[in-house]
Amino acid sequence: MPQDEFIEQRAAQRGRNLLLQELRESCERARLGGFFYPVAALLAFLAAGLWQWRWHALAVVGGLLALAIARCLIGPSAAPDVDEARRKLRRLWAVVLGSTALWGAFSAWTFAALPEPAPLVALLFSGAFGMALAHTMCMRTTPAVVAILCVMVPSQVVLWQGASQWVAIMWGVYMLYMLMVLRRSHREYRTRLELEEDLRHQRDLFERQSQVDGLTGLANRREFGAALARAVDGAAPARAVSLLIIDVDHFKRINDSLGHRAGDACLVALAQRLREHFREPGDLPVRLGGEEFGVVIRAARAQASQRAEAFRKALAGQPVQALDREVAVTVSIGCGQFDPARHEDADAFYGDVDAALYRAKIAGRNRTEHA
Ligand SMILES: Nc1nc2c(ncn2[C@@H]2O[C@H](COP(=O)(O)OP(=O)(O)OP(=O)(O)O)[C@@H](O)[C@H]2O)c(=O)[nH]1
Repeated sequence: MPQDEFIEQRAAQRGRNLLLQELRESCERARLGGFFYPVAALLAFLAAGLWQWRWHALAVVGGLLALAIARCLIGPSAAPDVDEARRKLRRLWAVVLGSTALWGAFSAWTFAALPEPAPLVALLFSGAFGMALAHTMCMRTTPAVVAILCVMVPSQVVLWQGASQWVAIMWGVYMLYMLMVLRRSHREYRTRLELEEDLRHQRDLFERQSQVDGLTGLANRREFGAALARAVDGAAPARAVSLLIIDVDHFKRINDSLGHRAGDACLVALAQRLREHFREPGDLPVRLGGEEFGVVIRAARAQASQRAEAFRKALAGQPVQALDREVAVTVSIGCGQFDPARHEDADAFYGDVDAALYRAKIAGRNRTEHA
């Protein structure tokens, strides 16, 4: 795949990658926080006298525990698509909002029903949960704001209606502060998320640049060297390894007569022809450098030679499109099969096939010679 196409494709994946990363982090953070809710409710009931309130405790703590477990059950799958990721995010936020709504109702109820210090315990936990939401669940602002309001507003109403209006005012200011913290945390979160995605993009680009030829999009010589070494390492008689080295004939003339840009276009068109012709499983067409290409083929020499000749003839019979004109191009090909008895390693094999290519040039070009 040519470089521009790769960059375009990678850019198109950006939104998906950001969403998947957000899903991963949301699941992780929601999972961590979920279990504090039943623990806090249990503490409030303990403060009120657990035995006396055991049935209420069972209902509230049990409900919060079930929601905490539900958070754990929503996890990012290995490679979800965008729609699945959105669905999971929606489900996760619904469960988080369920926990916060249940907690908010419970903390307000403690003022009406439970003796001191249970309401105080619940109130203090409400503040802690609100602040925790502002800091950790800042991936999305709208549901996070609703979650904070769910936790904070019921206590606020109860405080306002009770004797502690000053505490209610303080509570309101505290809530405002949380919303401001949420806004800042959200901005920082998005910046980090995008920065990490940019870094991943750069890493992929560098990795690709180290493996792929920038002009033609074929694998480069470095990748070819590694692939050939791997192939001959495990070469068994049943899985023969053959190599073609393909060199454009008189390419300098094309450059000199049509210009370097047309020469480049010729190489790109030739790479495309190679890609189209050598597409069987195990085929690896590469650009070795300049006007020299190679193809690793997982087949014996007779078959590789046949395919090399088919390619050579097809190319000679149909000019390539270079910018606004058609250019007649021929190639000389060296062809050989790896033979562990003759070739010590991949380099020796390559040298043998290269010598065959040299003979093809000497013999008049536009032909295939065998190692
Ligand atoms: N346009 C273009 N030209 C290149 C590129 N890389 C190498 N070349 C040119 O390829 C030509 C290779 O010339 P030579 O090595 O003499 O080979 P040739 O003219 O193909 O002749 P034979 O191989 O002997 O048939 C030189 O003119 C190089 O400048 C490239 O990326 N783009």
